[in-house]
Amino acid sequence: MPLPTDEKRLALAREVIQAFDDLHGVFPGYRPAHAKGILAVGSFTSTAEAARLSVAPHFHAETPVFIRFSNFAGVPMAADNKPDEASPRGCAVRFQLGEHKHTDIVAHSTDSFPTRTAEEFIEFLHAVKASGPDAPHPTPIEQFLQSHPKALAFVMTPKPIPTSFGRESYFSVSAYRFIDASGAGRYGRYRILPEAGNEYLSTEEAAAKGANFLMEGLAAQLASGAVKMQLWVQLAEPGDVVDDATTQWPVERQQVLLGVISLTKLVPADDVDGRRIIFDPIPRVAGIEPSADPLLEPRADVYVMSGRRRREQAGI
Ligand code: HEM
Repeated sequence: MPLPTDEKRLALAREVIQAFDDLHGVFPGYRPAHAKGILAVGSFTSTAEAARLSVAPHFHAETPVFIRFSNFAGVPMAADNKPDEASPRGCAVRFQLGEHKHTDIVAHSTDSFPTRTAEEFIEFLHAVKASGPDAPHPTPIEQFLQSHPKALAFVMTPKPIPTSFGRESYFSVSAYRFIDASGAGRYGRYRILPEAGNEYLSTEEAAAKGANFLMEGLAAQLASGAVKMQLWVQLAEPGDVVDDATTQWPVERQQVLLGVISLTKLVPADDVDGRRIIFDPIPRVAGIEPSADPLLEPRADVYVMSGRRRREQAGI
């Protein structure tokens, strides 16, 4: 994916990366967000319902996948059991459609986002940065949350630490339009759910864990068998807002199982492939289109710009 040439888009992407750099510090060769992660490989087997929903190639044939699970912070040593560094956890999936041909899903473990746009997200990051322990009340983040109820709801949503990356649920948050063989489209949001079910730790149990327990746990689980994640889509009804990651749809909306991701092994733990890979929140595949959600284009730009910087810094 090339970088855009539009100067405004480039400037926005630079501003986002700068805001993360200011918040977490710069760790050359690592992501400015979701810096600590673990990459695994496996395969995706789709259902008949997926094939009916979209002509996308991975909904019609078994497809190799990469998954990168990550902690939220742009800190490579972020502790897996420390909520402000670890949550929300990331889950980025690459469906390998052929040589140099792929489509991705980038999801995280909270079914919402604090802001509707990237510009507003930058304001959010600046407010967090300016609200250190010595900041007088109301701190900039307290003020931001007071005037942005959706951001407040996101911050207040419980984000318990799971017993394993494979016992957590992940959400694409943004919607996509799935195109079937007749050319008809239907909006939906991905959910990646653990086949073994969700399982979370109490605050005390999480505090007693080691700083790498999620990363080490996945390695141990894969050594003794596959870890399975189900890929679902929650489908919108006419009238549902499809371009706003801060607005959820009613819980009773139909959910369709698209298939099962079966993870079989870790990519060697030297982390080079995990750091090299650049995920794309825009599908760029026949049969799945991005919605008009204003987060999608800036995120795609940011991930490419940041990914190139990371590769250059690390010489990978
Ligand atoms: C304006 C909104 C957002 C901004 C500015 C943003 C920013 C970033 C940045 C700078 C990175 C590091 C990129 C890299 O170097 O690879 C990143 C990674 C990531 N983001 Fe976002 N993000 C946004 C929204 C979201 C949303 C809505 C989700 C989930 C639904 C999400 C999930 C992730 C994940 C999982 C990664 C790690 C991907 C990987 O493993 O390579 N982000 N984000």
